[in-house]
Amino acid sequence: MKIAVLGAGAWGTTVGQVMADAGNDIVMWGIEPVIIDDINHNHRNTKRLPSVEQLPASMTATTDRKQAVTGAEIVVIAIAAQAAREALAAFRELIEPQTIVVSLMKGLERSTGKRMDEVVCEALGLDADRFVALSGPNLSKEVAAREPSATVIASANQEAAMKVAQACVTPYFHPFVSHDVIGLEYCGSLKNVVALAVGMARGAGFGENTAAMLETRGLAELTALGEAAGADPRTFSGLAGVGDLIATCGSPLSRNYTFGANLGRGMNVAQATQASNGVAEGVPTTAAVVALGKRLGVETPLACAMAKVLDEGISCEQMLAELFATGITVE
Ligand SMILES: NC(=O)C1=CN([C@@H]2O[C@H](COP(=O)(O)OP(=O)(O)OC[C@H]3O[C@@H](n4cnc5c(N)ncnc54)[C@H](OP(=O)(O)O)[C@@H]3O)[C@@H](O)[C@H]2O)C=CC1
Ligand SMILES: O=C(CO)COP(=O)(O)O
Repeated sequence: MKIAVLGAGAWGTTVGQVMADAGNDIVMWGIEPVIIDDINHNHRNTKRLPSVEQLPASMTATTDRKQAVTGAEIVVIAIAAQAAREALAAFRELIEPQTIVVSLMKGLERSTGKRMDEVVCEALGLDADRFVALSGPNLSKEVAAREPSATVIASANQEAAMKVAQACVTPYFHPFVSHDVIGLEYCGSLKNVVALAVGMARGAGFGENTAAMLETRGLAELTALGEAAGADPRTFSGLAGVGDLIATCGSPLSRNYTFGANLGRGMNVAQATQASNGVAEGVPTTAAVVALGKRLGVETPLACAMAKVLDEGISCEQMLAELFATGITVE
């Protein structure tokens, strides 16, 4: 079947390759003609996914929105989260009524605090039963190298989730399906904030104990927030929760981890942004998590500490001290 991927970044291109390997015809859409030409003429995305030397022949690309989505049974969205609402508005009248829309994005909209399922459905005028979220421990470079990986595909509509799962199952990429869209969205977005903190601790020279402390306290924080927002707590101990936390907080392939590591090594936010090879979604999402915690009455010490790093430039030691500012509590 024809599948359109909106956003020819590292992850959109990688998922395009997965779905091409699963037997589909992929049309990538992007705004940068240089990237589109590279995919069409060289079967490469040298700018965003340089590690892949040859993309499948069944992947083509266009800057033409209508051409991209016309006749597509599935439209996949892999645009930087803060740009999604505006970018999708131009597709509202173009996506056909039976098309299933899949979000790969892991972030909260900073200006509204909304999840990507909310942003996508609002921007496209989509009913929830046509929306599917895909999230898991999926560092793009490893998936692009066809290393074994698994992911979670969630929708209120299990038929839609199964259709997307079938469209991306390959010998190296294994999808699981779930009902819990809210849980999946919070897992993917909130683990990026934790990865910033773990990266920062690593960059400052701290070892396994500090990383484990941040990961487990981060998991407790994102589970409490997700539960308060209506997610299934089991999602947080699965692939999209603990699984993605392990992958993202443990790898320099993660842009969020690397952004944090650069802060820990002494860069300021502007320098770390300049050095980042792609979007570090945790940066704008941190403020949204702090606001969400206040709204839901859930304490978010880790997100609050990271917000002080990003807004006030506090050091790693100060960030760690902030976590324990309330004194000794029950775990
Ligand atoms: N990389 C990974 O390992 C994974 C990433 N994700 C998530 O997927 C999403 C995309 O990430 P990824 O592809 O890696 O990021 P990249 O930084 O590589 O790409 C971001 C994409 O967003 C596009 N974009 C940005 N602003 C606009 C705009 N105003 N209009 C249209 N397109 C725009 C960029 O276009 P351009 O290239 O022209 O600038 C680019 O295609 C993120 O939410 C990320 O958290 C999820 C799992 C794994
Ligand atoms: O979500 C990811 C891995 O699952 C990728 O993380 P980064 O966006 O930090 O690179």
